[in-house]
Amino acid sequence: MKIEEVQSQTKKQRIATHTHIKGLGLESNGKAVPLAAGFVGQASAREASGLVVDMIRQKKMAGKALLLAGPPGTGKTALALGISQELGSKVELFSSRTYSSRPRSCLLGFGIQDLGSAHLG
Ligand SMILES: Nc1ncnc2c1ncn2[C@@H]1O[C@H](COP(=O)(O)OP(=O)(O)OP(=O)(O)O)[C@@H](O)[C@H]1O
Repeated sequence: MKIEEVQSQTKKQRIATHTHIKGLGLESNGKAVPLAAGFVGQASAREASGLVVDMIRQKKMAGKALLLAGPPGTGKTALALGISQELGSKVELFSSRTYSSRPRSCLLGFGIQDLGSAHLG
């Protein structure tokens, strides 16, 4: 009998629920378009996330962390994914459910790779 490693589907399943998220849906002045890039509403959170994207691009987030907190299903993962998509393809996204035993919905972290010394989460 051949024994093969079973690949986890968790990450794929987590990302699959966010395929409609294509970015943060912000105008060039940083204001959130009400319905854009898959996002509806959450203007303040999206605009704040846009500031984070700007800070990361300016390498002002190195050594700092971003904590997204809120009840389940309120868009924390979607925002992190939107941020990662605004930054490009060299961003690794992971959630606390992957790395900690804390109850879900408490923490969400994401790491930045290949952006110099910038590292979040
Ligand atoms: N403002 C929004 N516009 C469009 N889709 C959204 C928005 N907020 C959340 N969603 C979608 O709703 C679903 C639940 O959101 P998400 O998983 O990001 O919440 P969460 O806060 O990370 O939840 P949990 O704490 O359970 O992990 C996802 O499919 C997400 O893409």
